[in-house]
Amino acid sequence: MDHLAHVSNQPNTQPQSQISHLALDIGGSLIKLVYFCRYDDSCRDDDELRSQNESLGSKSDNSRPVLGGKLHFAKFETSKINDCLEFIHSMKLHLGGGAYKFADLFKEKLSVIHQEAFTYLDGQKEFAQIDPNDLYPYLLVNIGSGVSMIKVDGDGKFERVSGTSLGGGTFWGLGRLLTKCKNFDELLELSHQGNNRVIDMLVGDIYGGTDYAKIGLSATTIASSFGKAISDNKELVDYKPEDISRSLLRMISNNIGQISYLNALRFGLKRIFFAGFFIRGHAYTMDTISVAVNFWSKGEAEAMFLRHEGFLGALGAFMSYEKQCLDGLTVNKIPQRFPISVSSAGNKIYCSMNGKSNGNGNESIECTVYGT
Ligand SMILES: Nc1ncnc2c1ncn2[C@@H]1O[C@H](COP(=O)(O)OP(=O)(O)OP(=O)(O)O)[C@@H](O)[C@H]1O
Ligand SMILES: CC(C)(CO)[C@@H](O)C(=O)NCCC(=O)O
Repeated sequence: MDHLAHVSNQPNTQPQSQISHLALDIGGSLIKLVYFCRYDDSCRDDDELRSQNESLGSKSDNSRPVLGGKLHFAKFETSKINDCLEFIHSMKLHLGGGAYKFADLFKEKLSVIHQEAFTYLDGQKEFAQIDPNDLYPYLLVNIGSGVSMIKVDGDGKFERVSGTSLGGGTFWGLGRLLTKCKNFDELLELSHQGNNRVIDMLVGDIYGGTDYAKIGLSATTIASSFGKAISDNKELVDYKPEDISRSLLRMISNNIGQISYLNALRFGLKRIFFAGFFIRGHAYTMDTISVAVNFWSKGEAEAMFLRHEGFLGALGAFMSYEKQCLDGLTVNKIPQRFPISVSSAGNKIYCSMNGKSNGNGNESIECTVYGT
C-alpha cells in the first residue's frame, strides 16, 4: 500500500462515461483500482427498487433520484503499470462526471460493509457480526509486499506500530526463484499438494519422534523452517516445488501470525484483522495465521480476515474524496435481478457475499443509491 491517489472526474466537454468515481492504490507488487460505474438509466425513479425497499422497511419517496451502479475492484501488477493506464484509458475511467455529487455518499455511507470480516478455523469460514460500537481498538495487519501493523483506536485514529519485511513479496520472490513458478497463483496452487515436513525440521525430528513435553512442544511443531534442507545431501532439484511452496507459505504465514500476536499482546488488543493481497482468500494461509494467533495467544486473541483484503488502501482513497454536496443521500437495496445485493439499514451500505468475481481478485458489487 504505497501511493494512494484519487482521480477526481472533472466535468469536461468530451462524451461523458458513466464512471463517476475512481481511486488507485499503487503498491510494491500490485496496483489496486476501485471505481464506481453508474448504470445508464440510473438517474430515474424506479418502481421495482422502491417496492423492494418498502418490503425491507425503507421509506420510499417518488421524488428521490436513484443512482444505480456497480462498485468495481480490479488489480494489475505494478510492473505492468502501462496495462493499468491502458485499462483506465480504454474504460474512459479518467472521464465522466458526477464525482462531486456522490462523493459524500461514498465517504460516509460505505463505511460498514456487511459480511466483510470473517474468522477461519478448522476449514470453516464464519462471518462476524461486528457491533460498530465494539469495533475498536484492533490491530490491522496489512500483508502486501511487506507487512505493516497498525493499531486502530477509532475512526481516523491509528498508528503504525510495527512491520516486517518478510511478507508477500518474500513468499512470491523466494518462491519464484526456488520453484520456477511463473505467477503467484500458480505458486499458491502448488502449495495445496505439498508437504512441508519434507523440508521443515520438526520437533520430533530432533527428539526421536516424540513430543518435547517438558517445554510444551508437540512432535509435529516446526522447530526450524527449511531446517531439513541443511542435513540432507540434497540439492534444490531433489525437492518437489510443491513441498518448497508449502514450507515457504507456512514459514511466512506463521511468522506474521506470531509477530501480529506479539503486537496485539503489547497493546492489549483482542482482535486482529488481516488484509493485503498475500492472503488471496487461501485456506492454508488463513488456517496457518489463525492457528498461529490462537496458539500463541492461548485462544485469547482472534484472527479475522477481510473479503476485500487487497483493496483496503484503494477503498480508503475512494472514500476520502473531498466533502462535497448532497449530504442527505441514503443507500438502498438492489433489485433481485442483480447477482449481488446491497441493502440499507440506517444509512450504511450492506453487501451480501455473492460478489461477482472472476476468480482473479477482481470483483464488482452492485449498489443503488437514493437521494433524499
Ligand atoms: N497476481 C499477483 N501478482 C503478484 N502478487 C500477488 C498476486 N496476487 C497476490 N499477490 C501477493 O500479494 C502481494 C502484494 O499485496 P498487496 O497488493 O496488498 O501489496 P502492495 O500494495 O503491492 O505492497 P506494499 O503495501 O508493501 O507496497 C504480493 O507480494 C504477493 O505475495
Ligand atoms: C514499506 C511499506 C509500508 C509499503 O507499503 C510496506 O511494504 C511495509 O510495511 N514493509 C515492512 C517494513 C518494516 O517494517 O520492516
